[in-house]
Amino acid sequence: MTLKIGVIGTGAIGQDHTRRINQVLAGAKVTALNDVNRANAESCQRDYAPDAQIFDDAHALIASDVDAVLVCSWGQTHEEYVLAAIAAGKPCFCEKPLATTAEGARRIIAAEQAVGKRLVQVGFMRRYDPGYVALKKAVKDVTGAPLMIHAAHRNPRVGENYVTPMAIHDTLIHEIDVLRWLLDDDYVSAQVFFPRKSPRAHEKLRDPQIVVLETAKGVVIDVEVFVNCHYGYDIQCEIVGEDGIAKLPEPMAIQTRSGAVLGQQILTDWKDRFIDSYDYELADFLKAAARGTAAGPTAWDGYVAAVTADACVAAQESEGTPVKIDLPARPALYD
Ligand SMILES: NC(=O)c1ccc[n+]([C@@H]2O[C@H](COP(=O)([O-])OP(=O)(O)OC[C@H]3O[C@@H](n4cnc5c(N)ncnc54)[C@H](O)[C@@H]3O)[C@@H](O)[C@H]2O)c1
Ligand SMILES: O[C@H]1[C@H](O)[C@@H](O)[C@H](O)[C@@H](O)[C@H]1O
Repeated sequence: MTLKIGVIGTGAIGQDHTRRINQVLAGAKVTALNDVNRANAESCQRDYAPDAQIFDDAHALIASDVDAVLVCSWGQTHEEYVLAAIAAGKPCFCEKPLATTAEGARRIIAAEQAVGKRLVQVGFMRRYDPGYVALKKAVKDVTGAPLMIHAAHRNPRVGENYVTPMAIHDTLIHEIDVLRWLLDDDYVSAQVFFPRKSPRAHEKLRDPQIVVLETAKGVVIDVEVFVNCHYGYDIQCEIVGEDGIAKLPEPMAIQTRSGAVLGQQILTDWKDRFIDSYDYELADFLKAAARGTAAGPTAWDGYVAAVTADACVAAQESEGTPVKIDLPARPALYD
């Protein structure tokens, strides 16, 4: 059976996921598209899903004959659509963030628990990246118990609509999830420090920033978030353990020797950096959706990320003072 998929939000990632489902992966087809900007849905239809129907209303798309839904619209709209997909009993892949507030994410886990089975997968694709998977294995086999993590999340540039809290909700959110998964640990506090501002950052953005997270097991993590670094898209992660160190590999690139310079190209676009992981996460989603459920990162993971992100945003405002992170017990559905 070919699974019928509806995609809400057909901008950069919505189009890329549509291409992935229709041209790369097996077992599913995008049959329905929605975007508040109809022109985006039309271009997605033209380029990747010529047989798909365009819906002007996302709720009508969810209620249609689609078997599963992908939510790829802007972050603040995710909660509404994920709740509607759960109410319709349809498996739902939601791009990060699950919700832009912890309260919103809590409503989603409450709705999913009321149904009594998993229906939501959150788009934390780094868990599927072969580099991070190898790093997790190294924590078990090589580094010994982790003591510290040094990480960096650098984007070449961002648009005018990207404001200071987005460095957390939109960007750091990947580290919030993947580092907790790597360590099998949860966060207990967050602090944010602002170095001198880059002249490339616009008026409403303080950039770069350094976020310091402490975990329940006492690991201290520093993440540099620098979204106007100019030179490339650069993701770094180094785990320092009791017995050794493990570092995320660089993406494959040829080395050049020319003009007395040893060179290696750096990627510039996030779409290329985790290209395999996007394929793997969606393949996982489609496999589970065919059974009427969801796999991979859970709504609980999305909730924990949202609670942590809220604390980080509060820490941005409290200028270096640590902000505590308190989590309720994990519901049985997510064990
Ligand atoms: N996992 C990742 O690495 C990754 C990468 C990029 C984006 N994302 C996430 O995906 C989401 C979309 O990001 P993007 O880069 O594709 O943004 P984008 O601006 O390119 O596309 C978003 C699309 O959603 C549409 N939209 C906005 N509100 C809507 C609504 N209420 N109903 C229907 N459509 C609506 C917009 O018109 C736009 O076409 C964001 O949450 C972002 O954080 C995740
Ligand atoms: O939505 C994007 C995407 O999630 C990228 O992976 C991240 O590096 C960017 O900072 C963010 O804006």
